[in-house]
Amino acid sequence: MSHLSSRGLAAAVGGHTIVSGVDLDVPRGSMLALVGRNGSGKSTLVRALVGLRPPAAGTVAIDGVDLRTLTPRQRATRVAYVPQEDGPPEDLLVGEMVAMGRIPHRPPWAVDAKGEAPLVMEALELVGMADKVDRPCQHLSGGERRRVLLARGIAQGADLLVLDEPTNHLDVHHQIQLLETLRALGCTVIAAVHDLQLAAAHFDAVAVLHAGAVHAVGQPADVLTPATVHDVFDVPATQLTDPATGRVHLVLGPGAPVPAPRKVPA
Ligand SMILES: Nc1ncnc2c1ncn2[C@@H]1O[C@H](COP(=O)(O)OP(=O)(O)OP(=O)(O)O)[C@@H](O)[C@H]1O
Repeated sequence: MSHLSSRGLAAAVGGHTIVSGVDLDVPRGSMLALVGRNGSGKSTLVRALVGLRPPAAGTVAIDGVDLRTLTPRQRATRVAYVPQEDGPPEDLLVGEMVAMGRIPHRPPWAVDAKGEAPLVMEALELVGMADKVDRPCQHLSGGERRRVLLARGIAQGADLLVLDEPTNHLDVHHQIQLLETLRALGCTVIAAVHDLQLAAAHFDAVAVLHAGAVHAVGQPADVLTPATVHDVFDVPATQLTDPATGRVHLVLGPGAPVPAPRKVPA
């Protein structure tokens, strides 16, 4: 059975259907990238997949259980959603922000619970932010804030993480480190990403959103073909496979040969 599956899922905003007919099967422990052009509906779909937006049609199930049958607290122990941005209360410290991930596990009305501190520190260590546990969130850079949001998602303890553009604002070192951390966690991961090269090299499967539907879904090598990249993104692409790792790499852009330097007349 898939960890997360959707059937005929449609998500609408303000009465407008943004994506429809979405059938996904995400195996436990695998990583799925959602890619597509700006406005293709990645964030809208992500919110529908975690139950923040009721489906306009169709269903989403986690371990075969329809999301609509779960209470918000039950949902939050099964799936952690990491948004693109989250305006935290101005005076929240990093550690307090991450501890918010533990709210679904606290007794009702509890402000905090015993035993949370080690989990918070563990999550911060995983994203390389443990040394900033006592820093106010408003003093963080954009990339540091992203990593703290991820730590909050990890601290939530769900084995399904759904992330909206987790690599935004991160330098290349932290982009790769974050994706390797997600892989090492062993969780099921669904992430909206813009970077096709990261999607190709680090994910088990890719779903391409285009024109209000899933245009293609499957293994990166089968989906991120030059034809699909051209049709959807209007960009030339070449697909290469690293013989050592088997990972797919994309070379994007015209790939025109570098012109020879002009000879300057003497
Ligand atoms: N609250 C809203 N009211 C009306 N339209 C909305 C609303 N939120 C999103 N949309 C529209 O829905 C479409 C999909 O937006 P969404 O944010 O899901 O796309 P996306 O693929 O995540 O985009 P991006 O890559 O730019 O982040 C866009 O055309 C957007 O303008």
